[in-house]
Amino acid sequence: MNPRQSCVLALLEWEKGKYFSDEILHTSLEKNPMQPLDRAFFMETFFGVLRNLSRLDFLIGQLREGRIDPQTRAVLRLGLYQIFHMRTAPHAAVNESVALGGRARGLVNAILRRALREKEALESDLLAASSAVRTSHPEFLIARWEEVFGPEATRILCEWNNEPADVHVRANGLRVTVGELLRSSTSAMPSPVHPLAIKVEHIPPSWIAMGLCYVQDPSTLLSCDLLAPQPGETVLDACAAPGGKTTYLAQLMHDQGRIIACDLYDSRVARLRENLKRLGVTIARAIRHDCMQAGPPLDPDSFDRILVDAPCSNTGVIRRRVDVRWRLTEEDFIRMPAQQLALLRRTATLLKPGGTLVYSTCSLEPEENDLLVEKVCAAIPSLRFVESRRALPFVDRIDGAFAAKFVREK
Ligand SMILES: C[S@@+](CC[C@H](N)C(=O)[O-])C[C@H]1O[C@@H](n2cnc3c(N)ncnc32)[C@H](O)[C@@H]1O
Repeated sequence: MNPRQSCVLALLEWEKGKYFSDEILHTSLEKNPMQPLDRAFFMETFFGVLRNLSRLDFLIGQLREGRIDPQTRAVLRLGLYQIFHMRTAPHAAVNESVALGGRARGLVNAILRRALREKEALESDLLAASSAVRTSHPEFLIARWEEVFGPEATRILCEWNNEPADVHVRANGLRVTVGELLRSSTSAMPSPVHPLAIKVEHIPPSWIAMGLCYVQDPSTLLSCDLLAPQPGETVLDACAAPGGKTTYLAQLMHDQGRIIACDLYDSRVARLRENLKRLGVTIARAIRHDCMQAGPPLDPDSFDRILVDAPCSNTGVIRRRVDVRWRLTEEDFIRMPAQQLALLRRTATLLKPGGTLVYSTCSLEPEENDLLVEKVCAAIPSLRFVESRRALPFVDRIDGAFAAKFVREK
């Protein structure tokens, strides 16, 4: 199967609404392994189409009135993405799309040829379209961000979400120093944001194979720094998989003490265990456990520090999770805070008196961040709020993140 066929199949699978794009990509590449260049083309087109979905559908709307079946729409989205967003030779973008068009070959051919002829006019139409179309974001997200952050920050945020994400790694201090990693790759640059973060063009395969680094945005380190676990302590990482934060907590503890790292899903706990092993963490025990549930294996009043890196809307990481924007609804900003509060209510009982709990998200939404802190203060009197920290893409030029620190009253 060529990468364009894989892309159309992946887009059709995504349209069913059951899986997120990264899961679909993973499954597709497992079933149909590709050479590096084909793989890069598949990833660029699949994620690129999803990132630009409303721009591409606007163009389809300008070029064709009436219903289009899902298969033809997927082929057109892919063809138009190549014409408007890539440097693919125009004849290749058209011919390869026509080859995928099945019974709608004629229609695909006519629409894409017209798109080539009228490209300049269509680009002007796009410039005059609504910001939801221009920036390819749902209207309701733009409206809520404009209310919270203002129009200019929202404009920068939407642009940021559509840029390919930088690659950052954290040097695994249990195996290597930042300086050693920087000296071992010509493309590696220290990050101005965090002393352990390194920006790379390409990650040397040995860094991964030898467990010298963990691929993560510097924003993900903020909550662990705020928790500041000490060597010898007992720490709970309540929502731990795939382990970016667990492995950093172990690093901060010099791999001395004890970490219990929980996650809800077996498959994710398996990935967590792989990462612990790869990075040489010996103090963490990964278990499948629902941290909403009371009772064993987690004892009350037993942890010095707890990290609750809660499931959230992910609006701070849309640059990386390109399709999240199309899956969110207003209802999520009611459902998720309720779940986050329930997790905190439960995990607060596991903290030793005087112990520290950090709640974190990669969301930008007040309901999941500052407003949730207010709810915690009102609903969980044993927790005293100490401070919060955040990263905002349009200010800090890294992913969005929020972390709030609480101490359990003695
Ligand atoms: C934001 S992700 C965690 C990312 C992780 N901390 C890291 O840095 O790699 C949230 C995780 O919480 C898990 N989760 C959701 N509900 C849970 C629950 N009730 N108990 C334990 N884990 C849960 C999800 O499966 C998901 O892996």
